[in-house]
Amino acid sequence: MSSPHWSAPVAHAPVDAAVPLPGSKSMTNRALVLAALGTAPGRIVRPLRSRDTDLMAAALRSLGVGVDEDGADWRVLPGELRGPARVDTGLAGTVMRFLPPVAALAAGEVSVDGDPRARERPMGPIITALRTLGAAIDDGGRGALPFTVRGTGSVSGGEVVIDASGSSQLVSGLLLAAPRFEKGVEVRHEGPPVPSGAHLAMTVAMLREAGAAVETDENAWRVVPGPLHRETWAIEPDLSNAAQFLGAALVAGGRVTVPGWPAETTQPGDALRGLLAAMGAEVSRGPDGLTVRGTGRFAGLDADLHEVGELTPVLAAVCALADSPSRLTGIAHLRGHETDRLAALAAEINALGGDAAELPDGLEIRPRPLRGGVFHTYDDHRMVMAAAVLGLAVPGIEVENPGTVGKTLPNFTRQWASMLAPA
Ligand SMILES: O=C(O)C1=C[C@@H](OP(=O)(O)O)[C@@H](O)[C@H](O)C1
Ligand SMILES: C=C(OP(=O)(O)O)C(=O)O
Repeated sequence: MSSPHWSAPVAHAPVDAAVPLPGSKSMTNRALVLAALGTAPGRIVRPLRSRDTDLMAAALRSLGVGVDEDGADWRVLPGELRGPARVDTGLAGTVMRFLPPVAALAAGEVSVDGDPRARERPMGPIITALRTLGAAIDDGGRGALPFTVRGTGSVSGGEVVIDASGSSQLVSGLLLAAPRFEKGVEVRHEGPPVPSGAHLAMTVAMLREAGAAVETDENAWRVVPGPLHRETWAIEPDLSNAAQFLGAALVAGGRVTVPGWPAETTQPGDALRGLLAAMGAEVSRGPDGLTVRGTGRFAGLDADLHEVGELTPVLAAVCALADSPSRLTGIAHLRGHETDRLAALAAEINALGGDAAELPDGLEIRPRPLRGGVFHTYDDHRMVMAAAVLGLAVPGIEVENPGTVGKTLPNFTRQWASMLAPA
């Protein structure tokens, strides 16, 4: 998927815009799985439509689930899960980790593969865990994609120990399908800390909203077998995708409002309120949504982003333009994301004349005057977003393969342009 370079626009004046955001990727793909495993049809209201969510819908359809468009909504009609089927995960972590446990419940063979980089992302622990829980998976001993799930129509479930330090999705995937396992599941994590606590909280909250009984303890989760059903899933705006727009208010000065910011949420993007305030933004909430105001001058950030790692690429770009150095830590697992994000961010910031150093578990960024040049994006949607933030202040940034942003935000470049020149 490549497209011509995109010239990231410079902000010639302070921004003053409201930016409505499409739905959360993480919530949409959880709602799809939970609705597919339900006892009756369900509706997903304002789902995100993007590569990652369309891939999840296609995967479920291939297993016999109806996912029908109804205006801007999706109607999900659970069906008897069956193979044979071929599932394309693309580069979606949520599809590669959430779908195989569902495939294990199908009767028949389900082959699962994705983009070349998907074959390098951590999968071994969930393959092993699924085998412990009674599923048959043929992965040729690779512990990675591609593999074939040889489903029998049921999974026994039970107790399993997993090292999920590489990705919280390894746990979320097991939990989301577990109400349909005969014995449910008791998952215990052993190893370095699991990242992305917010996403695990989202998994537990949405399971409960679908009627599942879930107990949690530190590093342990128990899901009781039982029916799942929720008539309507209302998807919140994707707060992680708010990062670049709110960050623009700091970089360019001015203000950006994201309408519909939830009063309470399990989304990690909610942490942007505190993180941007720590850099000097004025953050306020009102009937119009969440507003961030900035002056164009702001401090660097010293933060452990372990719980909210997916915010890193955009925050790193903001940090590269700050008045003081930044240190972002707790994010070693980002080396297993769409690309090795620590290496990619350091390489691209430095190629523009910046000073970013990789730490084993993070980045140190010392502000330096930057110059234009080609910004490589490594098939990573958030690298496109990071480049756009840099481009606000640095003329001549040419973003390679901007279409890759369609993983979660297909309209990004248009929204970016209208934020800079509101009608
Ligand atoms: O469960 C989810 O929806 C996600 C969990 C996180 O994964 P990791 O724990 O692998 O970082 C996050 O980075 C990803 O974008 C979405
Ligand atoms: C890490 C991310 O995605 P994925 O769901 O593919 O893991 C992300 O969106 O930043």
